[in-house]
Amino acid sequence: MPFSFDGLASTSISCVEMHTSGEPTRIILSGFPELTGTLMEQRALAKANFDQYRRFLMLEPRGHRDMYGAILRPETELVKSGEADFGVLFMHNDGFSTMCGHATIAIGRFLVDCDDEQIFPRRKMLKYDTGTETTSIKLHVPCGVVDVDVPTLPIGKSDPCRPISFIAVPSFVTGISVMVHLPEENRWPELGVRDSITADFCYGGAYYCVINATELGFPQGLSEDYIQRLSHATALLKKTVNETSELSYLTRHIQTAEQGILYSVLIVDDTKLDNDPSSSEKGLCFFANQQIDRSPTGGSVAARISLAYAKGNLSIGEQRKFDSLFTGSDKGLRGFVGSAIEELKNEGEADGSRKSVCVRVKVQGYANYMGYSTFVAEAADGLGVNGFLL
Ligand SMILES: O=C(O)[C@H]1NCC[C@@H]1O
Repeated sequence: MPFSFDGLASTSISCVEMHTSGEPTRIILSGFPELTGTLMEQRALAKANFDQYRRFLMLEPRGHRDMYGAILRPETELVKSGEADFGVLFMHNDGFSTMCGHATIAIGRFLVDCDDEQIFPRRKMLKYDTGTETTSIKLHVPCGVVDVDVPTLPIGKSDPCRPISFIAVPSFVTGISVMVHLPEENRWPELGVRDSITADFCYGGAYYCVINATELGFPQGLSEDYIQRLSHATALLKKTVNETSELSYLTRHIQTAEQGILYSVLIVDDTKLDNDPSSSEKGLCFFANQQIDRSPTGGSVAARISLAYAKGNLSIGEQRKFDSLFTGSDKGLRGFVGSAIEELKNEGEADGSRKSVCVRVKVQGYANYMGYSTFVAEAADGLGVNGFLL
């Protein structure tokens, strides 16, 4: 260190920086204020009392509009009961999310490599399977428990050359070919004279609207050249769904009836779809406050696999490849692979009205370390512990 922050900094937060298919995860190691209670109580506390720390770590000048972060939670009610090994909270440019696949993949690797008992007290209790040469972690995340399998070398460290996999929480469809009427103030120019669109809705730990680029008004498909226009259209679509009470069933949990919100609009590039099941489905995910996922979005892979299964386009065990606009062999960034591993019995709500196919989905992907960082806030910095968005 060329100099010390001692005496200058009022706050100091240390992180490990990783990326999963190009999507960052800033994993907070130390310095985040104390959070207590159940995982959801810890999340509520972080939201209510420490949101400036999220802005400090996610937004400018230390982050940016598309930064993503994870707060490690070694103690949760499910860790105490033995149902999970570790907990985590996810954060983005607009708050704290329920699920994040790309961060789960990164955190899986990190937890296997972590030899600091203060950060991960139960690390030595993780099970290593000598047959598959993987370490399993039950990760308690806001939407439930996710089973993560991390390829592990005989020396006990993660193997970066093999994919990490996780099994998502039960994933299901809430609507197929739903017509969404768009009030005049929520229409975008590329719609032309249309006043509605048709899209699918599904859940993979968070709620996704899946729409074809052509249907959104972009028959030329996905491109970085007009990302602002894609963002504008998806923001208005998401706003409409979240504000239309008759559509609230699309974001209600089919097993618990808990009301959620639409987290993301995922555009599928239907201009690149072919009938070859070995080629990948290219998509682009806008989530939170129009944040753009560089990865193929792990949660959406779980949701989209449930959609493909419900439509009869995929059988149990069959694999599908997913890329984002930014991944692919030509870009040096690998996409994700998804498969439905099991169909779950689901009777729907008490009156049987929301019976839906429900599956467990396995998602595979790769994550890499990028470095370590320590962020400080100088006592004399007018911004204090905070951040801003341009
Ligand atoms: O992979 C995922 O599921 C996440 N990536 C950013 C948006 C989603 O939360």
